[in-house]
Amino acid sequence: MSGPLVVLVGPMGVGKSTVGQLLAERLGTGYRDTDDDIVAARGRTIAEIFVDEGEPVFRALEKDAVRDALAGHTGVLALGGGAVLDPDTRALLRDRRVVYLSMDVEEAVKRTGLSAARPLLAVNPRKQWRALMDARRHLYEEVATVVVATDGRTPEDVTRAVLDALELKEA
Ligand SMILES: Nc1ncnc2c1ncn2[C@@H]1O[C@H](COP(=O)(O)OP(=O)(O)OP(=O)(O)O)[C@@H](O)[C@H]1O
Ligand SMILES: O=C(O)C1=C[C@@H](O)[C@@H](O)[C@H](O)C1
Ligand SMILES: [Mg+2]
Repeated sequence: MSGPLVVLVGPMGVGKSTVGQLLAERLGTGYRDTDDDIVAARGRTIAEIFVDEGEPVFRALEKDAVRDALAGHTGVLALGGGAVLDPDTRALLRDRRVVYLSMDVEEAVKRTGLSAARPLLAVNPRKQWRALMDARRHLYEEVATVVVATDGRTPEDVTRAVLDALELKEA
């Protein structure tokens, strides 16, 4: 199947963008991120879209962005943390090489803090994160070819673990 060499999924702040870019370098390929595609197409930040237009509008934009990127990108693709909520998106991920980057709640708080740039974690991040993961963990697992735990690992270590888990060779 054509499309991305590797697709990264997982919660906010797990390192999809950081690891995705490192992975793309190691594989000698391009990196793309559906959050960036949405921001570029709209000329607004994710937080602005959530606040001014609402989450349903963001999810519709995200669904289209993911479909386009899965069809048009051949390198490493990172999806937004909530992209797997959509059943059509999950169907499009079937038979692709999908990596679920995971972490526990303490690691999540360390990485995301109270950042207002992540609107879903802006208030009481620990509780919000637990609730998001209770709703989504099984969806990440459903689409994943492999799960790579990132707790206590550097981005370089995680990148190496992804290459090993997928048995991919560096370029
Ligand atoms: N393995 C790691 N160890 C420690 N810090 C990390 C690791 N990976 C990423 N980080 C840091 O955690 C923060 C979040 O990383 P990043 O933006 O790559 O996550 P993300 O999964 O793309 O998040 P989002 O879903 O919000 O786009 C950044 O400050 C990054 O430097
Ligand atoms: O987990 C989520 O629902 C989100 C994750 C981010 O990547 C962004 O797509 C946005 O902040 C929503
Ligand atoms: Mg990101």
